[in-house]
Amino acid sequence: MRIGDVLEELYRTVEERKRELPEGSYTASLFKRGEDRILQKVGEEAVETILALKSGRREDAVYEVSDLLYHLTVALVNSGISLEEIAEELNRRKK
Ligand SMILES: N=c1c2ncn([C@@H]3O[C@H](COP(=O)(O)OP(=O)(O)OP(=O)(O)O)[C@@H](O)[C@H]3O)c2ncn1[C@@H]1O[C@H](COP(=O)(O)O)[C@@H](O)[C@H]1O
Repeated sequence: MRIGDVLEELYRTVEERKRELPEGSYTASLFKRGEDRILQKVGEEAVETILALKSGRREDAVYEVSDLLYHLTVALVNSGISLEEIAEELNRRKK
């Protein structure tokens, strides 16, 4: 499974949750709480990722990086920034 495909599917699911705000959806609950909460979660997950990477525990690091990528995806959808824009910026930096 390619990471690009996984992130694209996740992005689409998050967009759908934002549109439909279904009951029982964690993603919908983040959109209901608003931008400050979403960005707070990105910060918390970034710190947890750093600690997990420093711990040397590979499984913990993979878990926390996944949490961070998920919350970053929610933040991108919230700001209306597409994955294509990120891909273009990264491509521009190629040397
Ligand atoms: N990838 C994820 C994902 N990663 C992490 N999380 C949630 O992120 C939360 C982070 O948890 P924390 O440990 O920080 O603490 P918490 O107390 O549970 O959460 P907070 O109250 O602090 O916000 C957990 O509830 C996880 O379930 C995710 N929730 C959803 N997804 C994806 O989003 C899709 C839609 O999910 P729902 O919105 O729940 O339908 C799912 O199919 C998944 O693909």
